[in-house]
Amino acid sequence: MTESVLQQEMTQEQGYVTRLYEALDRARDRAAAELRQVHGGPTTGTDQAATERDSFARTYGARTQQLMSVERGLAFGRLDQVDGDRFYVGRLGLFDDDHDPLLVDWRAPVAQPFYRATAAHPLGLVRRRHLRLAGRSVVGLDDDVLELTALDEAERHALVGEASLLASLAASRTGRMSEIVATIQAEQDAVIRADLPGVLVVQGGPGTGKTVVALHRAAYLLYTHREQLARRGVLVVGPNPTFLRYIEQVLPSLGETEVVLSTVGQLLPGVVGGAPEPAEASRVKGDLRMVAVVARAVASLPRGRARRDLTPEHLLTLLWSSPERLAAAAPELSTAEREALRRPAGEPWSRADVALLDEAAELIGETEGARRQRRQADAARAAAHAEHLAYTREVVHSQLAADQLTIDPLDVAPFIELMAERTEHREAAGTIAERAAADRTWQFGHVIVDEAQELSPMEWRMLVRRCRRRSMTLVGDLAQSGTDSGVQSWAELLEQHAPGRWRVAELTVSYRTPAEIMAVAADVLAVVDPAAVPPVSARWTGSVPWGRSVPSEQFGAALVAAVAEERERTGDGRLAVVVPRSRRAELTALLTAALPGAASGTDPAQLLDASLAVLDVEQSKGLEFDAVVIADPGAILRDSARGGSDLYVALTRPTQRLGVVADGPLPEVLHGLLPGDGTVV
Ligand SMILES: Nc1ncnc2c1ncn2[C@@H]1O[C@H](COP(=O)(O)OP(=O)(O)OP(=O)(O)O)[C@@H](O)[C@H]1O
Repeated sequence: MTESVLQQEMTQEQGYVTRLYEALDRARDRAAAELRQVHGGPTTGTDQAATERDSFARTYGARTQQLMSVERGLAFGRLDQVDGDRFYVGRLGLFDDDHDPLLVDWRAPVAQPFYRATAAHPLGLVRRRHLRLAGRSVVGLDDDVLELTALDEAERHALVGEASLLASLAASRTGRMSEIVATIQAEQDAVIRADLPGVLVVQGGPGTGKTVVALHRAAYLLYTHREQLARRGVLVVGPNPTFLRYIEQVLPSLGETEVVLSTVGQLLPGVVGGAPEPAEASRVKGDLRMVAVVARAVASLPRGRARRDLTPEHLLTLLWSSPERLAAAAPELSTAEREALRRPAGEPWSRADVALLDEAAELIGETEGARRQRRQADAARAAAHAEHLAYTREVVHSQLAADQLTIDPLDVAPFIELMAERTEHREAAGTIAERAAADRTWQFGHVIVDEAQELSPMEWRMLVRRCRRRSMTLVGDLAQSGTDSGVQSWAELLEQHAPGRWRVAELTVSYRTPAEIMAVAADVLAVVDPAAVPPVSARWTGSVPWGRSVPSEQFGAALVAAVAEERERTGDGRLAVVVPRSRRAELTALLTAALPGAASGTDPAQLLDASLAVLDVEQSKGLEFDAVVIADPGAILRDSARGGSDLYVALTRPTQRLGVVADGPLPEVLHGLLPGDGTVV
């Protein structure tokens, strides 16, 4: 395109985009007026009227929230079809006053060619245009002309929308995941729009977009199968609370609120399972042999009323604190395994306990936590009812005194009861997400599991109980598994839980990890799993990953100096220091004392918002940073039987720069690192 043609096109697109924002403003005004009308409506009336009012208020409230969240980058594409029709694609659908479409929602079938069309398969398009907006102004255009036959084989398979994609990949990280609706790639689009029924496994290396694709799939499914899913909700399970915080804003910005985000440790209402415990204890608790152990422990409970008063928590406390009971219930475990489970009564629950509590709850009924929650809800309801009854009594008596009402004195009490019942404002049922999160037996319409390779066999039992239809999307990477009790093979897992009803899709391009860093990570992957193929990086940065070997006595000082240097280079970006679990306390104390403003600990917001964060590998799962320094890789390798996988995870967190400071010689597997400081060569 010549300069003047480009200018002309930009002016024309600006005219259209201005119309779109005007339509958006009108839609916002309408939704706000409707919400005001609902809130300003009558506050008394029948039960049904009150319930209807609540549900309208929720609907208009959600609509207003959705309309507010699409301000940035409202439209990002234009499709010119062979038949002459033209559509604009954006974050939501908009119509003009004659109900003709002005903007097509990215999830609508007609928008699909925006993500899938290639020169080899133009899907009815002559041209795909990418629009770049800053605020409400058009600042750039990229055209893919799809009718050209002159492209060679390699070009035909090139990434779509490359210019927009690369611009978004090079951007500095904010500490929160962002949506990718404008730059979804063809292999990702196939996953996002895959059919609803059955189990879809999405296997892909680090940075291939598994998480972001899974979240877009949730939004797509709720849009496409709204009837079916809005009533039951979608459950998204992530590896840890920091991760949930990292992704939580993606869904509201996609306009979806019927989604429950949870870690595995939070899946059982009323129980918080997050206390640390030795890896061996988690391994044994996650083993399928525990099904029989829990069943035996339940069978040994006394019959009758006493049995009903024992809760799953009580059962597990007894098992862990009494070697005799455990020996009787778990003859299949070795003495050493039983020893690993021993724990004094009253300790907080670990993540692995939660699946066992759920197993027990399945056999003997709800947990103490759930009972407590129900008792509190019952008490609150009873108090509200008593207050309402007293108020009704006052109203009826004052009307009787003023002769506004005539009733036989014997009928007054029943009349008050009746009036109270009729006028009581029924507690709004709560959103689907709130109701689902509070109910152990809730059946979700669809379940999405991120880092799915980390779940133990007992945890899979707990999860599939929440989705008997087996409509699930599991995203994961077996090579990143940090535990031996996780998934060893997707086929083995799914033949057990969804025989004949599962399929695998692969993501092959890494959008996070630059090629220079992926080359180093690939050496580690070759040791972890010689058969695995590393993902292909979407870009180079020109920055070389560096490694320093430091004698033990100078390690602390050298680490602090290296992190301080990297902090300088990272500027306004975000830097993480990944430390071995076994040295977490020591190195965190060292770094936070030497480097003011360094965040550490378990508070997700603090870790994500800081420009410098110190975390262990487990905490860094699923996250990404502009730059990463890995401290003592040798200890990461030695810390667990899956040390190689842990190192692979740590190496693939940065989007720009990587440095490694070894305590002693650099591990052999990191021979691809260069000395120096990563300056562009
Ligand atoms: N099509 C895309 N357009 C723009 N950015 C993308 C695209 N796909 C992925 N990304 C970005 O790449 C990064 C990695 O994505 P994501 O975290 O989903 O990968 P992952 O496969 O879950 O990685 P890991 O296995 O390491 O957790 C994110 O910043 C994401 O926004």
